[in-house]
Amino acid sequence: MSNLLSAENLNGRLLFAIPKKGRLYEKCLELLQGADIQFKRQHRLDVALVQNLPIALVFLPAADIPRFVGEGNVDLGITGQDMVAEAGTSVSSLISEVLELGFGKCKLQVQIPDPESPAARSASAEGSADTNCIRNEEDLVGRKVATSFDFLAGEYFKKLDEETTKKRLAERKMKATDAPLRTAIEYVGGSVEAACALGLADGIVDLVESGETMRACGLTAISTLLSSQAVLIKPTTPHPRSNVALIARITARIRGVIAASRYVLCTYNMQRAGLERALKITPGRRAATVMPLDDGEWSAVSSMILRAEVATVMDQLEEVGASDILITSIDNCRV
Ligand SMILES: Nc1ncnc2c1ncn2[C@@H]1O[C@H](COP(=O)(O)OP(=O)(O)OP(=O)(O)O)[C@@H](O)[C@H]1O
Ligand SMILES: O=P(O)(O)OC[C@H]1O[C@H](OP(=O)(O)OP(=O)(O)O)[C@H](O)[C@@H]1O
Repeated sequence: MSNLLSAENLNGRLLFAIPKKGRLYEKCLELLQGADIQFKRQHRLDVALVQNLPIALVFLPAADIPRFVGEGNVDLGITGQDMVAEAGTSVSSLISEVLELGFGKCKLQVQIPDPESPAARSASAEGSADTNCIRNEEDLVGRKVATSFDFLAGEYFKKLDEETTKKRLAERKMKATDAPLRTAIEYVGGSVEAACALGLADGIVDLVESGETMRACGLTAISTLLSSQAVLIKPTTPHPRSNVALIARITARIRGVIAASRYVLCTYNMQRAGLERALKITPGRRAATVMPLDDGEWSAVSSMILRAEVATVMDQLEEVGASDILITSIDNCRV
């Protein structure tokens, strides 16, 4: 069977859009593996036929996935919530968010040259730069902002421009005859963080996760437009071609993989007298499993707990007298 993108090959297959590169790509591959979606991606081909399910994976730029899903060209997709928002309401209103995936977490933030950075301080001491004039968002109004998120940044600064114009009119810092303030949004396709240093813009709107890129470029964040993570999305109205049962099956598998990565299994022994207190610490997702031990005095408890809370939960269990506390990773689950 040829793996080429042809209607014949795709016929009857659920089309699932995956980011073709970038920050989300590796995590998506792990997710597909965990959900036992088996495929081989051929060199330079952006479509891969799944070997064990009637699915075709379509590798697309993360930014294009909302439109493909919203317009029903594909049945499911993974992208960032930021990309869905950036696609605008005409697209996002056609999309249902099925599941937050817990990776690709970042914030879209307004950033300016850090007035406290050594470079800015020495420049301002020499009186050679005006970066020290920008300390908050209002200072950016009427200036240039570079971003790859020109829709979201445009909306954000449009509102800020209007508010600032009104404020300055009220404070008589502007005359009624003056043109309303307008911040110029400059679209750049990548390396946005270099824009200020290159003199292209006075501030930027870009994604921040650890903040390393921002700090390395002498920038600081002054406000947040949105918080984002990767999401599984589908068209709000399924395409007539869509295999709704398969969409539900894939969703359940992915939900299981995500839950397995977020939770671990905590087991311990507890004397009956202290059981109530221990179960308050590990209530489980629905309820903990409690099994009496042969000695009539102790019970064995097992319960799913959040991986991020393991240390705290173990401390608390020890404090109430639990013993033999074991933490076991979960490979996969259905919850
Ligand atoms: N630093 C980050 N940490 C976590 N998630 C991020 C980060 N940067 C981006 N993302 C998420 O990944 C998505 C894709 O971003 P990425 O920068 O990888 O895009 P790309 O344009 O497809 O790839 P590239 O930058 O390689 O061209 C973003 O929309 C966002 O949801
Ligand atoms: O806060 P941090 O952890 O440093 O992450 C932020 C960086 O990550 C993203 O870019 P990416 O590295 O994906 O590449 P890009 O600049 O080519 O988009 C984003 O555009 C920032 O540059």
